This record gives sequence, C-alpha cells and structure tokens, in this order.
Amino acid sequence: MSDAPLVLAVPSKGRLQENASAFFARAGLPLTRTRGTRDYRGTLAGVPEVEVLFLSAAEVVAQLASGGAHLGVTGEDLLREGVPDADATVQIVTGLGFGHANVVVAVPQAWIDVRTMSDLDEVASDMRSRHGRRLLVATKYLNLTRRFFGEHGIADYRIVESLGATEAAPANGVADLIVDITTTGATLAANGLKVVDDGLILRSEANLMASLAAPWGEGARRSARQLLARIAAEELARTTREIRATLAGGAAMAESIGRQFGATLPDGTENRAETVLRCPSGQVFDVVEALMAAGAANVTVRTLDYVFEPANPLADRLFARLPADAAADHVVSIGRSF
Ligand SMILES: Nc1ncnc2c1ncn2[C@@H]1O[C@H](COP(=O)(O)OP(=O)(O)OP(=O)(O)O)[C@@H](O)[C@H]1O
Ligand SMILES: O=P(O)(O)OC[C@H]1O[C@H](OP(=O)(O)OP(=O)(O)O)[C@H](O)[C@@H]1O
Ligand SMILES: [Mg+2]
Repeated sequence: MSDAPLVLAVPSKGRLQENASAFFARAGLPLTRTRGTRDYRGTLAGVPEVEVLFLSAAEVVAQLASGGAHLGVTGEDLLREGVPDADATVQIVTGLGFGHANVVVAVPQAWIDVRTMSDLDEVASDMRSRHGRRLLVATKYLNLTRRFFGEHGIADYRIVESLGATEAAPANGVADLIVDITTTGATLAANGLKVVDDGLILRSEANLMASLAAPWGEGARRSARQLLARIAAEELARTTREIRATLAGGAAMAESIGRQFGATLPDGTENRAETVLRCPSGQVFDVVEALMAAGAANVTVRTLDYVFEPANPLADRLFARLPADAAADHVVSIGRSF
C-alpha cells in the first residue's frame, strides 16, 4: 500500500479537458487513455508507474479531498466550493494559465439602484419586511454563496440550487439573482444581468493540485518529483527567452565547438564571442536594445522548450507539507503551509 503508484486525476470532458491534455503534452508528459476514449483510465507516456484517472472537473476535486488521487487538475472554484477547509487538505501546486472564470453575484440590469452588496442587503431586508418573502439566489455554488453573503452580513435570502442555465433563472421567475461563473460576460449580458460592483467572489483558473490526504509512499513521491520537475521546466521555459548575441572577443572557442557539430559562425563574427542570456519574456526587447547599444551583432531571440534547474521548488513545497517518513503515509498535515 505504501508504495502504491501515483494517481493523477484530469478532466475527461468539457473546456478544461483539451487544455489540460495540451498542458501535459507540452511538459513532455502526454496522457494516453489505455483503451480508446471511453476508457476512464490511462497512463502518462513519459513516466511509468503513474495511473491517470479521467474524471469530471468536480470529481477531480472529490478524489483530491478523499485521497483517491495524489495530483489533479481542476478549477479553483470547484475546490473552494467542494472542500470546506480546502487549504488543509489540498495544496495548490501551480496555476496553469487556462480555465479562467470569475465567480460573481449578478442581478437584473433593471435593478438600476442596486450596485453594491450593501444595496443588495437593503433589497433583501425590504423584500422580507414588505413582501414577506426572501430573496432567491440561483446557483450551483452553494457554499461559496453562503460564505460570501455571510461576510456581507446578508441573511435574508434563500438559495435555489441550479444545475444548469443559471443565468436564465431571473427571467424565468425562478430566482431574483444569481451566483455563477463568467468569463467573457456574454452569457450574463444576453440574459440582462449585471455583476454587482463588489460582487466578485473568486477569481478562478485551472490549477495543478496535490492531495495531502493521499497515501504518499516512496513510489508516488518519486513519480511526483519527476512530473513536477518537467512541469516546472516547461513553465519556466514558457516565461523565459534566450538571447544570443556576439560581442567582441573569444570566438576561437565557439568556432572549435561549432566545428565538432558542423556548425559555422556567421560572417563577421570571427573576432567576437557569442553571449547567451536568458531573461523573462517581458524583458526581452529591453535586453536586446541594451546589447545593440553596446555594439552587439547577430542578436537572436528564441523560445525554449524546457529550462531545468537543479532545484525542484514545486516538489519541495509539496513535500514540506507531507509527513517526512513515508511510513506515516495517511497522516494529513493540517495548518499553515510553511
Ligand atoms: N466559461 C466557462 N464556463 C464554465 N466553466 C468554465 C469556464 N471557464 C472556466 N471554467 C472552469 O471549468 C470548470 C468546469 O469545467 P467543466 O464545464 O468541464 O465541468 P463541469 O461544469 O463539472 O461539467 P458540465 O458543465 O459538463 O456539467 C470550472 O472550474 C470552471 O471554473
Ligand atoms: O461569461 P461567458 O463567456 O459567457 O461564459 C460563462 C458561461 O459559460 C458556461 O456555461 P456553458 O456554456 O459551459 O454551459 P454549462 O452551464 O453546461 O457549463 C458557464 O456556466 C456560464 O454560463
Ligand atoms: Mg461546464
């Protein structure tokens, strides 16, 4: 048991699925379903001894919380909604840069006087005292809604659980307002709804997450280290550019190395040494301009596939929260992360 393989849970459908499999492929970890697309298990081509589970985005959360999966990809909204004390059970390893969505409170545009949560509180009280009924909020985010409304001191409301097409609830007379996710805002607008000014409950994106409740035996840790090293190397590469330039001096060495591989030095670089620099992608043109000003020639910029560093910060951060002794597997570390 303590050497059970690493279980990785990924979305099997919906908008996160495609992005998640592209992400693992970029990290040199292509996901393969063992038998056709109807199979809900698979493997990671790059790392043996990893079991892949293809699940719905919400089911990924459930498996992380129960310890049925060691690692998983899903939206932070589903984690915060689905797991009461999420930070004690699940560690967010890294954001993945896709699946962006905001969980928001939205009301009919026709409510011109309602701009803030405190305006909404007044509407709720009025409705209770004048019409003897509570404000109805349609949502599938029951827990996020209760927490957020509670923080704003709103108590006179009732949740109408919605399992789809939540935005239509006010027009259909099923609810007065909604809590749902929005990305472009198109669906809200199409349904005549507007976001309350201070009604942003959560900014969500897809994350790689780790379960602190899973049986982290030696094998699982070894696999996690490999996975996280590649994921970190891909992430760093994606945000880094390599700049090469020739500056006066030291070409002899470059030439002799180049000769070994059939490479040649471009004309005019005989008396120059090539300098290789790496910088954050946002800085690249500043560095180029500085190099040019210093007389550099043959300045090229390239993207990289992977940048491996000796340290493995993603794994270190995770392992810092797991019991040091693999024999103490099922112990969950509760409390602050380092
Ligand atoms: N515009 C969007 N609409 C819905 N989900 C989005 C959007 N953008 C990002 N997401 C994220 O995708 C996740 C939901 O994914 P998905 O729709 O695949 O699962 P699901 O809602 O459980 O499945 P289904 O909608 O088929 O019942 C959530 O974390 C959500 O925040
Ligand atoms: O702000 P927007 O860009 O308009 O996107 C947000 C909408 O997209 C999703 O619905 P989806 O079409 O995926 O249907 P679903 O409710 O079945 O997930 C989500 O539930 C919102 O309704
Ligand atoms: Mg969906």
